[in-house]
Amino acid sequence: MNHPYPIMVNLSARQCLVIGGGPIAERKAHALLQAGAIVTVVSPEFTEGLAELDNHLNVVLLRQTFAEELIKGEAARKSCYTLVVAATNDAAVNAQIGELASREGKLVNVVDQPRLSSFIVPSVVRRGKLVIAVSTGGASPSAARKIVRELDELYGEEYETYLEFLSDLRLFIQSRVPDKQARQRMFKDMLEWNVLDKIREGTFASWKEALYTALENAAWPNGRTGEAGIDLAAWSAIKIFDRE
Ligand SMILES: C[C@@]1(CC(=O)O)c2cc3[nH]c(cc4nc(cc5[nH]c(cc(n2)[C@H]1CCC(=O)O)[C@@](C)(CC(=O)O)[C@@H]5CCC(=O)O)C(CC(=O)O)=C4CCC(=O)O)c(CCC(=O)O)c3CC(=O)O
Ligand SMILES: NC(=O)C1=CN([C@@H]2O[C@H](COP(=O)(O)OP(=O)(O)OC[C@H]3O[C@@H](n4cnc5c(N)ncnc54)[C@H](O)[C@@H]3O)[C@@H](O)[C@H]2O)C=CC1
Repeated sequence: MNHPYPIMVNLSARQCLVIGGGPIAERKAHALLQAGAIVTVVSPEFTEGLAELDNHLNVVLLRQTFAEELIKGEAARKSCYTLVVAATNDAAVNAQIGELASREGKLVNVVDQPRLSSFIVPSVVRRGKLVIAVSTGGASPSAARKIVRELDELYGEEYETYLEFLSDLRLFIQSRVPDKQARQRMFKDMLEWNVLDKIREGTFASWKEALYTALENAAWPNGRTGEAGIDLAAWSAIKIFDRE
């Protein structure tokens, strides 16, 4: 993989197949479940953690060794796996799964042979909507994890609230400001406000309330309050309000 293409995939209610029942399969299965996927795990034996998932609504455990029919043929077409993870400790079986899944047009992760994978899994820090993913392209997964630990220190819990704030205000502006250029200037301006310190200091809630009151009462392009939109002059006044 010379130049991997990073994407965020929506796996909600998607069928995914994990082959193998060891700690690595367990880690991959858990991550897929957290993403909302429906996960089938195939292995003659399972870790305790995987066995505990037997009653999970979105998990199917198949106690068997890998068989081609899981990916290829009529039965496989019905189960329709979006994504396959080859996580057995048998390199030949993992390679076979990698090749077969690729041929069938599935996205496949082969945990012991990155070159046979169509995707690899990065190390991740999450803060609500903020996802920071680090990959070394398989060069050193531990290095990816170390960098993520550093980012974990740098981007604290306050980023969750901060991103929610930015998202809500962006939607508010999108609904009130018809002019695209004006909107984009506002989105850039928002990033200059020192909101993170307000969250850390505990003054965010009252500041946000005052900000929205100012926005609701802002002067409107046609002189009315209401649906018509905020103009840039009104917005500038609100920016001054932020500096006070
Ligand atoms: C290519 C890739 C394929 C993939 O799995 O997608 C892959 C492959 C391999 N990993 C190996 C070893 C280890 N992997 C980890 C940990 C993680 N590995 C993950 C991803 C990836 N691992 C993909 C590339 C990611 C990238 O670099 O961009 C993470 C990020 C995500 C996850 O797995 O969910 C997760 C951190 C989760 C977290 O943040 O906590 C640790 C540390 C630990 O477990 O504590 C070790 C032992 C130390 C070491 O070797 O560094 C081996 C050698 C096996 C051997 O030689 O025995 C191979 C095979 C090979 O290299 O050929
Ligand atoms: N990508 C990653 O992050 C990492 C990958 N690895 C690699 O991952 C592989 C798996 O690691 P672990 O889970 O620790 O191994 P493990 O040895 O604990 O478990 C292997 C599992 O695969 C199952 N299995 C074996 N043959 C099978 C078959 N034909 N069909 C279905 N299931 C089968 C076994 O029953 C067992 O449950 C290792 O080979 C290792 O090289 C190891 C560390 C990290």
